[in-house]
Amino acid sequence: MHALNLQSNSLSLAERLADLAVDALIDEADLSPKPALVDRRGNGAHTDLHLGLMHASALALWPAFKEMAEAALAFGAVGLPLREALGRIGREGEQAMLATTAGVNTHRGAIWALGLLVAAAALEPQATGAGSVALRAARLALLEDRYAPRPLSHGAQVALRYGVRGAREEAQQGFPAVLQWGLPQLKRSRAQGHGEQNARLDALLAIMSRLADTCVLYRAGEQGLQAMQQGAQAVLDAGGSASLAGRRRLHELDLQLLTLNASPGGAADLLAASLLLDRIESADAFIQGAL
Ligand SMILES: CC(C)(COP(=O)(O)OP(=O)(O)OC[C@H]1O[C@@H](n2cnc3c(N)ncnc32)[C@H](O[C@H]2O[C@H](COP(=O)(O)OP(=O)(O)OP(=O)(O)O)[C@@H](O)[C@H]2O)[C@@H]1O)[C@@H](O)C(=O)NCCC(=O)NCCS
Ligand SMILES: Nc1ncnc2[nH]cnc12
Repeated sequence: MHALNLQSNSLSLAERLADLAVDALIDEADLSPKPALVDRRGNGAHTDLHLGLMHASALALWPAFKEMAEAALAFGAVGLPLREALGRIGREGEQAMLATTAGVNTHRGAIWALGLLVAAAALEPQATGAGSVALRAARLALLEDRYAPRPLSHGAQVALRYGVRGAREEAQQGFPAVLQWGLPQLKRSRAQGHGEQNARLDALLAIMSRLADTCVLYRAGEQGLQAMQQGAQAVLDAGGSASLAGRRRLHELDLQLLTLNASPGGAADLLAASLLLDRIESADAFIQGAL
């Protein structure tokens, strides 16, 4: 059983969870070289994003993550009142993001995924194993928020056009991309001694190799999605980010996705979700405040 230690330092549990969520977003943004995504090298396939903006956006979301955790502590159980409170706080978080980025969507998918996970962790601080947190998050995601506007978002458009499941369904199913691909690959690559940065890159690639990323589909259609999935698998098959052959494939994938304008923003969000769950799970590190 994993447990969050409430007495670990002067921060409240909600504040600590918000710190962890922001750290996960910043670590995802900093990780390099990520194919066609914003990283330390540059803007990837994006003309309106850069690393400083990703950092500013992540920091601007801290109050929303804290409030989501506080709402979970206040309501104390999965149910419609908590779900609708999270929806309201999530929408306010989106406004804070857009105010910070002058209208650019940096982290919409991340607010959704990490917000649900932060709330789910706060609900039961004694049960913080990744599977247990993801299951509670899924139960929250399955509840219908009566106040949520349903715009024809990019995700909704491609879900209709290609019949794929997007960010909403990923959460409702308990984050399979994180639980089945991202986290296991992160742990496998660490265990093989590949080093933390390569392990995170491998986790991202494992997610990319399977995900129906609506961001890629919207920008580059099925050809883009196939290039992302097959290219990511090819890097892993060649030995992953820590091998020379894998590194060469990674470089090829970067070029190919840039040519297709195919940015795997959904996979990036789910890497951040994997990093968050990994940290929540490591109770020892939590206790020492050494995250
Ligand atoms: C339920 C929502 C997630 C809304 O979902 P929906 O699919 O309707 O909306 P989208 O606006 O398309 O946002 C979904 C974002 O999720 C990421 N994503 C994509 N595929 C997946 C997937 N298979 N699984 C998980 N996550 C996925 C992705 O986010 C990243 O991409 C963003 C950039 O996207 P986009 O704006 O399309 O970007 P560009 O192509 O660059 O646009 P242009 O420059 O061309 O204009 C980036 O932000 C990444 O984060 C998808 O974009 C949920 O958002 C919702 O209902 N919110 C309401 C509030 C609420 O209830 N909150 C609850 C709080 S817990
Ligand atoms: N690093 C990144 N680059 C572009 N879009 C993203 N969405 C989430 N993380 C991203």
